[in-house]
Amino acid sequence: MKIVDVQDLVFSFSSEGEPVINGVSITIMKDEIVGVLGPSGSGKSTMLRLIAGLEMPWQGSIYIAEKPVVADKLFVQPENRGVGMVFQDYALFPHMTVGENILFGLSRLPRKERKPRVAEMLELVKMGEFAERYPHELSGGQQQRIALARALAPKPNVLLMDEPFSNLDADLKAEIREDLRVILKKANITCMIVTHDRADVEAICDRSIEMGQREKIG
Ligand SMILES: Nc1ncnc2c1ncn2[C@@H]1O[C@H](COP(=O)(O)OP(=O)(O)OP(=O)(O)O)[C@@H](O)[C@H]1O
Repeated sequence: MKIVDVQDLVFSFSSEGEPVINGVSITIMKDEIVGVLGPSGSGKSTMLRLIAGLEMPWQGSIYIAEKPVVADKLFVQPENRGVGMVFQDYALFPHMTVGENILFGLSRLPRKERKPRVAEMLELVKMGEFAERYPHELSGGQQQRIALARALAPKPNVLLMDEPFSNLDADLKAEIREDLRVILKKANITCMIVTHDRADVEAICDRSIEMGQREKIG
């Protein structure tokens, strides 16, 4: 099953010059972990934002789990796309505990299923003891795990991660790469990871695609 199907996408931040995304097509199958590589400014983050629905393309179509989210006059809002995101800075709510952060995205789940899901997600990222902590009481690596747990909790069709390692020091990074692959495979999640580091792709991903080329890339 195709989980992400992007066809002939064109997007620009302004009407002048070459578009940032110029006729890109990408297909990602269920449960694949795909690295998104490419030089700085090649449009990696922009591609993720288009798939998430944070930007509107000029042309082209996007299907998620075989449902159109961008096509002709259709534009499905981000919250209705079944897409989870982990940003560079993790974007945890500082005034909420770890448990409340994860609970936040679960409003569509029946009330009695929410707390068990939070516990299940904390277990998945091996942070079971940390539900009552606040984000500022956690290390960078721990914050990343909580951001991951929050993004996975609503069971998205696809998880989008933008430079998830940029805030971590080198030693921690090596350890976390391995853990991340284990967590993603355990969660059976389809995932796109933007990185500028090929070593991230080698350690975590099943394959990679390269931005900054006009031809079909994946
Ligand atoms: N909000 C914005 N307004 C105008 N131009 C933007 C905006 N965001 C990004 N751009 C431009 O679009 C291009 C692609 O940016 P993008 O962040 O997608 O690249 P990237 O491949 O993720 O780069 P990096 O590896 O440096 O993060 C760049 O030339 C950038 O300057």
